Amino acid sequence: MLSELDALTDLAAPERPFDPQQHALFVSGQRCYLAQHPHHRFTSPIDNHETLVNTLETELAKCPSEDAVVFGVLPFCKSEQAQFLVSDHVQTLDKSHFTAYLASQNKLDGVRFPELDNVHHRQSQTQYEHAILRAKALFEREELEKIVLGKQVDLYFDDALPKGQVLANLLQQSASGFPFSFPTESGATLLGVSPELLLKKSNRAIFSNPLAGSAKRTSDPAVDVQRQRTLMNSKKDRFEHAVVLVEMSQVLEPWCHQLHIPSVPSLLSTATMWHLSTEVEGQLHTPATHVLALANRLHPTPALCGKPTQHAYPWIKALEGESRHFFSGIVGWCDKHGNGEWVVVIRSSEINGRHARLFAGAGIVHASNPTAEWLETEAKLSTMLNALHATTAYRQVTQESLLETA
Ligand SMILES: C=C(O[C@H]1C=CC=C(C(=O)O)[C@@H]1O)C(=O)O
Repeated sequence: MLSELDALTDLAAPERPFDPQQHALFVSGQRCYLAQHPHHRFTSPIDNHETLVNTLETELAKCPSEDAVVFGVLPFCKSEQAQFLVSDHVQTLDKSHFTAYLASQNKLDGVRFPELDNVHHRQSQTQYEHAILRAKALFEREELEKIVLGKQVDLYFDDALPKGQVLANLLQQSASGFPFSFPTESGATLLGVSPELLLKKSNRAIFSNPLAGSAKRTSDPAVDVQRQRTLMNSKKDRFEHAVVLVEMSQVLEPWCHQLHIPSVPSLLSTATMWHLSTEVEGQLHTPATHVLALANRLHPTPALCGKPTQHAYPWIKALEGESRHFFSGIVGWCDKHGNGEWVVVIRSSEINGRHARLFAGAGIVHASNPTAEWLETEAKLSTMLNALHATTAYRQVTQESLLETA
């Protein structure tokens, strides 16, 4: 189906106006996959791989069309439910056409962009850095090798956020990555541009592009080059990255008769960050293996959770103090042949009315510096802050609250 989707002729514009409350979007490369004909919705537990795949196949079978596709989002935590939306068929649009279409739709709607009123860090800088110190004590006791600690930030605007405009901004500002928009059951929309491909499966072929190890980009080209070099040579970041690959190769190897994992990472850039990146490729023993059977086994990798996974899980909840829900889960699509593409829910936000909740996390290892990790999470918020036209106001509000607490 993936190759069939790719072969479809692009439409110049969607069949109907794009509605982020109803329709789902997943962008891969220059292709926008658009679900505008939702057939039905369903939920599924994700703690059992067979149950998850059986549920998906049963629900897809209810849709008579051979081209039916499921879009969905899996939560970070295995004890929570995934949400799915089945669509009779998927439209494919060229990314630049869809971006131009969305921009003109918003212009016609005469959208005024709301202003940021208020910011609430659900974990303060002090709490976040304290959590890192507690994690480092766990490394000392050899209970953990790595843990990814995240924070959530609530932004309140003076009016309802125009989700279509936010999506258009995300598409415009991101030459790379995987923009997505998924309407959740609560009436919110999960929107973002993930830089990280967890798994793409097309018949026998699988691809993955894990990222771990980060540096903030800068507009000064010479300094930006220096930051790439520093990242590439950073023992701490190389270790953070290597832990992810060891774990992923253990999961993937039994399923593949060929698996290629380069021994040295490369660099991947987003509009705002540099990351250590590895392109993993494999050939499955069985082409019928369902993309989510494998993606759900990989998820969450130590790029979002830690090592060992089972130990890191409860510590994340304890140290962050709340559930991540869909943040650092996975979002994507699959078809009746078990093909599909799933990316990690990062550089994203959940938007509902005038409220946007953002998430950012950082991989913590023995050599981590708490303040540097906090600043890394601040830098990772930029993708969404820029799309929300809130970067300057956010900096002002957070500086003011720092002065107040000083
Ligand atoms: C958890 C996030 O990033 C992950 C992906 C890339 C690099 C990461 C890092 O260097 O810590 C994280 O593992 C996030 O963006 O919220």
